[in-house]
Amino acid sequence: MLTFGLILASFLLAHWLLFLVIPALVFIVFGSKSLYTYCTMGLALLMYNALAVRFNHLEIVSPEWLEVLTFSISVSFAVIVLSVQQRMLRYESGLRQEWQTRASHDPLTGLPNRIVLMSLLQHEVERLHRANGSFSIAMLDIDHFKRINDTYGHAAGDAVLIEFSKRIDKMTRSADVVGRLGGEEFLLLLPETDAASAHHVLDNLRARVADDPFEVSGNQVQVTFSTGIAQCSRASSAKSLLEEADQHLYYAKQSGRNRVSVTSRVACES
Ligand SMILES: Nc1nc2c(ncn2[C@@H]2O[C@H](COP(=O)(O)OP(=O)(O)OP(=O)(O)O)[C@@H](O)[C@H]2O)c(=O)[nH]1
Repeated sequence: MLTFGLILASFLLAHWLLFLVIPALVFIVFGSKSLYTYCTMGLALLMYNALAVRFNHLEIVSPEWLEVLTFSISVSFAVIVLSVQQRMLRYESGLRQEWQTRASHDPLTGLPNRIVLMSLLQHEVERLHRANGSFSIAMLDIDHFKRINDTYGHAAGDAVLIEFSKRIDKMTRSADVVGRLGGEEFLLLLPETDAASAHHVLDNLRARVADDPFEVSGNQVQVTFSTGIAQCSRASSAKSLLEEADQHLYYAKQSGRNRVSVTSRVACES
């Protein structure tokens, strides 16, 4: 009996180490994320003790197997609970990520939405105020988009918006950010780019989009867009920059569409 008591005591000591000291270390290293692990291992230890006493009392297994049985049951319990918790954590983080993406991206095109664009724009304007450099924005608007909707239907219009977004995103540099402001209007942020370079980039995009017809409901349709460009200066704010780009977009539309209008008030003919 004394030998059994000593064996049990040494096992308990070993298990205390296993169930409490190791999780405690994990808890200290990883902080509150491991609290659940710590509690689970503590519960497993309680379970282990309860089972050991119960099985010993019932004498359904020999003392040699008592340890193995109680230890296996307790560890299995801990493993199951911890793996369920891991699954729940993964599910929760997946959900959180999905909601973050939904809140920051346009559901139709998958591009950054207005909220993200405004925040990035503000950030770039502040950066330019602190340091030298150049930064331009371009406001893009698909020409006569209503006609596409009216002729081919709203779903075809959606498909054009998606295809248009993909093309612009693919044709721009990785440092540039393209997002959807709403409807058929998009905003392109061009860091380290002055108005002349932005003009060149946008005119190139304009030509490539116009020269490669879109497939709309089995028809080849020419899609064009107009652009207003504004270059950020030390006097600019995000609001004034947007207003200026919008003004130039208006000029581009007024002067015939499928054009780029820049800060210098020069409209580029197609
Ligand atoms: N399919 C589709 N249509 C949209 C969406 N958002 C806005 N629209 C439509 O886009 C059209 C925009 O029309 P307008 O503002 O007159 O502009 P436009 O026809 O492109 O004319 P201009 O900009 O002057 O060249 C409207 O008919 C809107 O209903 C969308 O998410 N999907």
